[in-house]
Amino acid sequence: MPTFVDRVVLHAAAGDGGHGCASIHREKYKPLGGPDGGNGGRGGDITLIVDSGVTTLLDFHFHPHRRATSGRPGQGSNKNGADGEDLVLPVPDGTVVLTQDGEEIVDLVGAGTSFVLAHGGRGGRGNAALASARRKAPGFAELGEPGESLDAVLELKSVADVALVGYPSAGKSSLVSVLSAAKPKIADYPFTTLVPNLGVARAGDLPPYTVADVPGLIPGASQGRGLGLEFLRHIERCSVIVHVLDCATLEPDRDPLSDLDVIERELAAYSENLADRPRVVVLNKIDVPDGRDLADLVTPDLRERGLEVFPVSTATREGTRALSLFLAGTVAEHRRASPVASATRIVLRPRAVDEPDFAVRAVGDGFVVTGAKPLRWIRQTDFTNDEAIGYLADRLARLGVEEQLARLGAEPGAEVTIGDVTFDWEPTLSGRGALAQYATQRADESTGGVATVGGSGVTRAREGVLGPRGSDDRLSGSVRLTRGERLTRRARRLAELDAPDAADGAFEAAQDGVLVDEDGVVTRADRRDAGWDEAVWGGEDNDHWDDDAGDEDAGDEDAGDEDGPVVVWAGREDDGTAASSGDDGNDEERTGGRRAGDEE
Ligand SMILES: Nc1nc2c(ncn2[C@@H]2O[C@H](COP(=O)(O)OP(=O)(O)OP(=O)(O)O)[C@@H](O)[C@H]2O)c(=O)[nH]1
Ligand SMILES: [Mg+2]
Repeated sequence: MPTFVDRVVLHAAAGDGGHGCASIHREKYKPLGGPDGGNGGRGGDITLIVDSGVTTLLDFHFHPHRRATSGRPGQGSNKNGADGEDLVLPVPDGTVVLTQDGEEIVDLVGAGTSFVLAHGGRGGRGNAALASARRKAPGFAELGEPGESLDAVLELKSVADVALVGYPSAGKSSLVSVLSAAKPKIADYPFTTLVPNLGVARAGDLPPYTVADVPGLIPGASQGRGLGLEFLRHIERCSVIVHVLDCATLEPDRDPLSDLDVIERELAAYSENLADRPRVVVLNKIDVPDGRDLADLVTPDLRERGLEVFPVSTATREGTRALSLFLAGTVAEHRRASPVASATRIVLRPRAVDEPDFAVRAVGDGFVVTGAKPLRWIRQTDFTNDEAIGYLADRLARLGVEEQLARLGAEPGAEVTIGDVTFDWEPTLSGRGALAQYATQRADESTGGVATVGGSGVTRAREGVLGPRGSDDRLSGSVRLTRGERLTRRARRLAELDAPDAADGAFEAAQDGVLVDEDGVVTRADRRDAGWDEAVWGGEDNDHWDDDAGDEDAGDEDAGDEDGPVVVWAGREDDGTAASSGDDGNDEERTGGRRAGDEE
């Protein structure tokens, strides 16, 4: 059974957010008492924290799967779900968190340093929180977001002050046992030490320092011979490297000087960062008669190389006190020179202030929308609920996704992918597309609220004309084109492009005014052709269509929307008239109509 583990793969799954609740308050004589669905709770995070009491990653070796609890769903009567509990995992000082591909995510040094490895999912808002002037009693709630789930590699790079390196059986473990109270295994065969040992040493009045004894190195360790260089990561952070040289080896082709060169070569092969680390040479086993002679012989050579040399015997403890004092002094000096590793505050990948909320790319025949917000909104949407889908469409439009799609030349019916959801784009869904603006304009001018465009009925309505709970009228009438229709449309468009002075990109129309053909297709741009009133439609100060593009999460996203008209498809009518008549913006009328009774 392993007792020391310094590399594990941790499968971390943060808690999911609880779903929001869609509920309507009920009371005697008050059948529709308004929305009272509570919010779902946040899922618990998974946090790593450096704990000085932990020295190995053994725990993760036995329990590699860790999961934080999920948030509870919201409930009626405005009851919010409880948050999931965060899972705090103690790790040893010097733990490095890497991706599966070996890319470093964070280096945890200093007791108390913590890092959120996986974030819990947000809870979904309940319909009480989603209620607005426009949607007074939403028939849907947001879903809780799934918590982050990832596989991370945890690697321990011990934070020892002094690292002992040398051939097997040179006496490294013996030295640790002499310098500190640690009791590593010591024996007369190579590779006695299989995993690093740590000891805390003390000398004189100097502050204690830690000593790491790594498994022995042999020539070719960098090619994987012996135990390889795997354990050398434990010496990466040390302030002094101590070469333990065996002066009493019986192997014919070895002597302290060539041993030193071999080990240095292997260290250099491992990492060039170790080159500038101060070195100390320990000539061990001088209690053996030949050993003392050999030590005396090589000492001048080593001193000439500028190395500090200590002849010692761990058997008789000769020379070990001087060595310990020297090491303690060097470590203390090094600590004075470098800042203390205390709990580090870790900030990862801060988001640039001017980073756009989303991006739209044309990919093949379709479009892909990326960005934190759209992706989150998709995760929060219950696609079995039409009203929730309508809400999503509104959010996307308000963010400007529609406009961007139109600008890139997306045609109705184009495949738009956000996250793992792909749908056919219907610009009119949002009430903010060019078509919708056009139709609204027409409606204002001619029919006082009802616009008819070709074969499709387009109803202009004030915001707030919604169907029964859980449905969205705008989704009921499909304007999806058949393949044949799309081909004809494309052919017509190409023909137009050939003709000079024709459409220079249909959707530039959004700026200059648009013309719409009998199919309800934007064909070319010329405001004057359309005969629109500049004062109403074109002016710089026309913020009539501007919408609150801000974050919705403030909960007041719809508050300022009352002036912004919305145009919706009301289905395809053969006789070319609108399916239903919109009203002219009278809130009283509206609430007195279809949705009477839904509110209050
Ligand atoms: N005579 C004598 N023997 C020693 C001395 N130091 C260590 N030894 C012996 O050398 C052998 C190896 O000692 P270890 O401390 O296990 O050597 P190591 O460098 O840790 O070896 P690995 O763990 O295999 O890399 C043991 O039998 C020790 O008793 C010493 O100063 N004098
Ligand atoms: Mg050993």
